[in-house]
Amino acid sequence: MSIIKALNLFKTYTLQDGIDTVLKDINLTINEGEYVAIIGPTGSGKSSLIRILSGLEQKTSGNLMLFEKPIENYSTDALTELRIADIGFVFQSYQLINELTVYENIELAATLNGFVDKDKIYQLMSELHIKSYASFYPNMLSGGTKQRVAIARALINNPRLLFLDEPTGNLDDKTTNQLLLLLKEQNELHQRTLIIITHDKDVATQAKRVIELKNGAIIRDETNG
Ligand SMILES: Nc1ncnc2c1ncn2[C@@H]1O[C@H](COP(=O)(O)OP(=O)(O)OP(=O)(O)O)[C@@H](O)[C@H]1O
Repeated sequence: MSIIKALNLFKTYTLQDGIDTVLKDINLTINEGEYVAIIGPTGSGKSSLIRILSGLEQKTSGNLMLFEKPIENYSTDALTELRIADIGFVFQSYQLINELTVYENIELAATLNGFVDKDKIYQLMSELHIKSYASFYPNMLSGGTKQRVAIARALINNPRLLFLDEPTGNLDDKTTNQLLLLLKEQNELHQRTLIIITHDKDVATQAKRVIELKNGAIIRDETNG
């Protein structure tokens, strides 16, 4: 099944001094179970691409299918529901709620999906080795632990697709490697589709496919091997 299919996708911004084309003629299919790294220099359009592919932002032109349905066929509510139930997001800056404990941060994401399965939260915390931090607040945790909490939060609704924007940007090598192992497991054991933006060569090497952007265009799309 194709999770994402983009055909001749463009994104432009109208600025005071003209038009800025940030994505140019993007053609791309990502199938269920793929592990894709998106690389490219600063400003090449990586974040814009995942914002559009996840329906957070609108394309300017071209075709986009999300879970085999044209993006135009989703109402705003349906897109929000899709993002809660089927798409997870992880960011470099973790974006945890500091006033909530580790458990509560994950619970909140489950609540958005309509129900809280306490056992599942504990099982996920255990899988991600953060169970002992359940009652800790984010500011008591190391960067690597915070990122594992952010991943647990992104996974609690069992999304088929996980977007990660520079998830290892603030982590040291050892913690990065632990996180890579965890992502590999998510991809291989759970067949979860991963799309990860990264500047880190080791992270890109682990992905099974690498898409390189330059000035808003795909200049490379290769299977690692
Ligand atoms: N809301 C916006 N309005 C105008 N221009 C924007 C907007 N968002 C992004 N851009 C422009 O789009 C281009 C691509 O930005 P984007 O953040 O997608 O790049 P990136 O590859 O993710 O960069 P980085 O690695 O630094 O995060 C940049 O030139 C940026 O200035």
